[in-house]
Amino acid sequence: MEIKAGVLALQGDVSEHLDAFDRTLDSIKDIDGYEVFALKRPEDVESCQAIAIPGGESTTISRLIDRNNLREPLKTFSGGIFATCAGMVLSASRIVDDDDVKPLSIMDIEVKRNAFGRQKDSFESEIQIEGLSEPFRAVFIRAPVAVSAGPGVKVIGKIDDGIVAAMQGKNMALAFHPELGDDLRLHELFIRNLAGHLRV
Ligand SMILES: NC(=O)CC[C@H](N)C(=O)O
Repeated sequence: MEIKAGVLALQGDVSEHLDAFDRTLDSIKDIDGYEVFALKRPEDVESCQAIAIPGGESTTISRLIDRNNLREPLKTFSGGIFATCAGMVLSASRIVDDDDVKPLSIMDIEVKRNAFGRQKDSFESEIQIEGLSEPFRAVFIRAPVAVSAGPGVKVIGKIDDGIVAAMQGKNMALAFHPELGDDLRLHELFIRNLAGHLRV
């Protein structure tokens, strides 16, 4: 199987995502070939199997999605979306504390944008993730949480009552930044889950 992965390259930590996908796909031996590229054009969306929506500023990314005519292609994308932090905000079906960001309704989750408040702007936490045998050291930067999830969503990680990691079909949404650092187990989980869907 060949995987083409695009990183939505409008704003945010695009290069870190390109690098993390590159390293992940390189390390999975049962993938025959792969390509990772910076995605900006609507016509490139359906050429991918996977698309990362990076962390950054969700208000800005939301605006740039419209300016680049990417809203419809992303909403109807048939592959898997890997959404982190601002990407998780954009992947939601509803944002509870902000009207400026127009979410894409890729995941059946309701998201609170800046859920941890000013005094906890950035922090790291060891999180137990369903599907990983050891805890994941997660970096949170002005992070969102999902406050509710529909029945089709598998919640795989929480902090207190807040959902910080979830999967739905081929998609994965994470409130933190797995692309920073060397631990690529969540990227691998995303790709293996996607490959499972693509094989059937
Ligand atoms: N690190 C991030 O991606 C922060 C996301 C930011 N709180 C937003 O909603 O845009």
